[in-house]
Amino acid sequence: MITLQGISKSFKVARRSAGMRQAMKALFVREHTIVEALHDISFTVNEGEIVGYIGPNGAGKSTTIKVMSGILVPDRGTCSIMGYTPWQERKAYVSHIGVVFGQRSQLWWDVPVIDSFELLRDIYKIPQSMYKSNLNLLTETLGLSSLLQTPVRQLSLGQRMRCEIAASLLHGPKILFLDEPTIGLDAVSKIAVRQFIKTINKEKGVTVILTTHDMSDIEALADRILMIGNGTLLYDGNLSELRGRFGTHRTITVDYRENAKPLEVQGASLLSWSPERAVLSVNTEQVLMANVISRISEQVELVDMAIETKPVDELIVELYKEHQV
Ligand SMILES: Nc1ncnc2c1ncn2[C@@H]1O[C@H](COP(=O)(O)OP(=O)(O)OP(=O)(O)O)[C@@H](O)[C@H]1O
Repeated sequence: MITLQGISKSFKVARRSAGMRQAMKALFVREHTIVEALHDISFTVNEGEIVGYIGPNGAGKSTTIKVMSGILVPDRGTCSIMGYTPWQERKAYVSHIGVVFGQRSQLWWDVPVIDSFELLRDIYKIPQSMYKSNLNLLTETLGLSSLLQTPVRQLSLGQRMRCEIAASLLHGPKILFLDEPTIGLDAVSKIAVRQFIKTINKEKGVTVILTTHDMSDIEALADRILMIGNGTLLYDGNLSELRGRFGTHRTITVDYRENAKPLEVQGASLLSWSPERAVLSVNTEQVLMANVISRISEQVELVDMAIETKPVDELIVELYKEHQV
């Protein structure tokens, strides 16, 4: 459905040193540097996938989304999405895609949300029956009924984001590009947005490309992760592969009836100890968890036990470290 082959994009950025003299000089001589935002990016995405596009700040995520949505023309490479080259056949192409930039609005600020929706209906030439049924579905699933008559500037961030997502889906696109859709949202709104993304993917078969810095978005949604750093694609795989590579450690917290002797468990290292609680680290590649637990229960009378895996954020940091980004 989506194929990028050797996409590169550079920006020419004006440079000026501080101070009045430099400001005067810049009036006559302009200095520039070239920022290579994307370098030889290639990947494919199949219909129905949810792909998390991650990377540190300035890595090139938004630039890729802009190329895929036809807003930016790359310097080199090809991009074919549903048979279209996004920047060449923009008018026909945009009826198949929805785009949400979490940091920017596509809604008109001073008018009620429903007026923006109707403008979008006219821009996209959405047939009235399709507009009505999509609007009803989106209003219901995103809880918009009390918001539609409110001017966008009076909405909270979470309310606006739900309206932005609805606006991007009114014309029934097959692909949705989401650039940080949960940025700044509270826990309840984040879960609502994630749930909705899952639903349209499952029920309507919408393919989703999602950029985010929130690794719980990735954990909740993405079947697959693409990681970019310094404009280069560095990883293409899924979360369980990543766990297999970096997530072999477990932390076990054990509560037990008072016991004067520190635990000694072969294959586990003791991170902290008190007469009633111990925290151990276990490398599951080297020792079986079942053996560790049975050795613990031989030594103490267990009251409670919690086993934690490495959080996804830490796995991603390991990946960034491995690639030095
Ligand atoms: N219009 C532009 N003009 C000049 N440089 C740009 C422009 N857009 C992006 N860049 C540069 O290209 C690089 C990639 O930027 P991009 O916005 O794609 O990163 P990102 O991965 O989305 O970052 P973030 O997570 O901070 O949003 C950065 O170095 C940025 O400064």
